Amino acid sequence: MAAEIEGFFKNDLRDKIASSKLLVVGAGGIGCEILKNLVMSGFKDIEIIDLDTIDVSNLNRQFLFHKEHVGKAKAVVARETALKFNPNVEIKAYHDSIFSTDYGVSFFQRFTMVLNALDNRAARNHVNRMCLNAKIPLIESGTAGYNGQVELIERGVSQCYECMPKAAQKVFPGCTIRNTPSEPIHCIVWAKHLFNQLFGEDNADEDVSPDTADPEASGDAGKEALDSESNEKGNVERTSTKQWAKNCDFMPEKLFNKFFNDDINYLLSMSNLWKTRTPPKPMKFGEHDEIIAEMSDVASSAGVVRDQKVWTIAECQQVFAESVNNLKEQVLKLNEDDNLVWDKDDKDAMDFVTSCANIRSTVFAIPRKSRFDIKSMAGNIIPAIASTNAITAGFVVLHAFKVLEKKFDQCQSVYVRAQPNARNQIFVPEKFITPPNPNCYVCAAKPELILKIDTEKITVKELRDDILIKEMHMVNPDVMLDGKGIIIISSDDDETECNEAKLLKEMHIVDGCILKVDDFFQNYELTITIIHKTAERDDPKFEIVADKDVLKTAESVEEVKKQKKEESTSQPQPGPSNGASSSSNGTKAYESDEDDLIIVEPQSLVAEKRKHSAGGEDESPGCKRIRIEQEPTASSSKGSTAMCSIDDDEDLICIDDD
Ligand SMILES: Nc1ncnc2c1ncn2[C@@H]1O[C@H](COP(=O)(O)OP(=O)(O)OP(=O)(O)O)[C@@H](O)[C@H]1O
Ligand SMILES: [Zn+2]
Repeated sequence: MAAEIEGFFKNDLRDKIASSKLLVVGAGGIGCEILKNLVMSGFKDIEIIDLDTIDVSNLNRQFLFHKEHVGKAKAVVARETALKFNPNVEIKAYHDSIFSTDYGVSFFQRFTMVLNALDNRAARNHVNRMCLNAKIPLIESGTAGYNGQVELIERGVSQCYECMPKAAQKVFPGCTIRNTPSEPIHCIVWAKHLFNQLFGEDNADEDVSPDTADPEASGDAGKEALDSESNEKGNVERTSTKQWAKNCDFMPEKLFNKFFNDDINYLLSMSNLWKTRTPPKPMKFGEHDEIIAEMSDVASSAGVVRDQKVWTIAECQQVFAESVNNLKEQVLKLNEDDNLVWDKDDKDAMDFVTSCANIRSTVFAIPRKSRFDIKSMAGNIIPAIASTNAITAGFVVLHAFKVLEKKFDQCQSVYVRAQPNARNQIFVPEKFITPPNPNCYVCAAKPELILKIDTEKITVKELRDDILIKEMHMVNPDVMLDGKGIIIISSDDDETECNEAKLLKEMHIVDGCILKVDDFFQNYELTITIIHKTAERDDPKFEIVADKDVLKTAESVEEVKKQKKEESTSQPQPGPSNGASSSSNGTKAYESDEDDLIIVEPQSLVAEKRKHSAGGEDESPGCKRIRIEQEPTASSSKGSTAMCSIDDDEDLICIDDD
């Protein structure tokens, strides 16, 4: 072991390594490499946690796992294999989620430091908050293809994981997905939702049927179509798609005709929608001009050609029928209450989504895509590269040494790049540690933010589930209306269950109100000022503004725009400025909890670039995004490259981790 080689480490560091206690969160691509590095460096007391089991697709890069380990707990196997490198280490493995209430602040306080090797924003936010509370250093890391990043998070010394708003994940309004798709991704999201409606867990937010509440269709929704014969067959039981499908024994033809003919006819009857759009063309099962015989191999064969060619409509129909039959078989094997879980690596699930997305695309005159492209868009995929993980894990452990020596000034973030930069660097360090953002709604002394929200449309349940939990990554929040002492949401479910269905307005949460939010588990208190804003169709129903100054800027910009509009009435009003905020109003294109580490370019380089760019845009400190491809391929960046809003600021890069 390195620590045992005389002179390898200074004695002081060697002792600190031997006496420290580390927690590694995540035993995937980076986590396995970190664990191996730690045991080889001389660390003696390590705990590792991972909620997952080993999948065959992990084996090409997670070298602590072998074929015989498939199906076993990652943390447990990682421990066993790491002990073979160095048996003189205490390693404790937990096969569990870090969100479990077993791992509260006192659990974290037992460690000298925590090393994150996660793959999703929710868990990263959570560990960030726990380490801030426990007052222990956290080393955060992530990779995306050839890019990687390592940063230190130390209360009062550096930015925390939430100091800078992450690029908003691209959100698609429910109306677009259900009524008026215009891009392949809209149809892919719809097809994933359809999978869940038919075979997975029922989720009211993922309804695939025409949205009659669409304000743009106002009033004319489908009366005519509802009366028609086809709708009597197709559109009944709109709320229980799964039951309806079970009743017709998942017959592919019936399912097909409901979703691609009857529902489309229903949509056509919402005539307001088609005044400025190309109306969709309903399609019935078996209706196509193509010769089935020529493509029989597509349904049955596997391999590159099948994945990379764009299937004809006849092929899509054939694959649809086959995948429905196979998924039905899978569902029938489950207990009554169990469901299938959509998985990009499940052949039938992926075939189903590819065929459905392409059929819907054709109905709406949108170009079809290959299975390969759809998989990368639906599965949010970027190839994970073993060497990037290894290099990044190496930097994590080098940072850990510096933290042990309390050399925080040497713990600048490090970026692993795909290409050498202008200074011929592949590993690019920041010049300085970026200090905490005094307005951060997590690590500031008194965290607060502004929530612009449609108080007449959002319910208390949506406030809790979609905003506080999903968007702001709390675990079990209590909410009180300040000044009035009214408890709106209690973490003790029963107490406030009766409030859940009420609109915020009905609970007296209106413009100017202040909410006191407290997440006991995360030991996190937040003050939220409510600003009411009426959300029109496709508008976000809420917007989180973490920095009041940004809000002021955004509002003054809008004010100026408004005045300009009044001055010249011919100009259409642009949408609201996004500023340092994130927003959501419906269906996320990609799973919100996955793959969204933002990797920023070193500030120094950005400053340099800005100097060189003639007449640059307004400067906003912190997070920078690059212009990104709208539809990532597997070889470009993972999903959230497509999630990032695309703007003209060339200094911004935003990529995911693996
Ligand atoms: N809440 C959590 N608690 C504990 N471990 C988590 C949590 N969320 C994610 N993880 C783990 O973090 C690890 C991240 O590793 P990695 O990015 O290599 O993902 P993977 O699932 O192994 O690979 P891929 O996503 O590329 O198939 C995973 O093993 C995952 O199970
Ligand atoms: Zn912060």
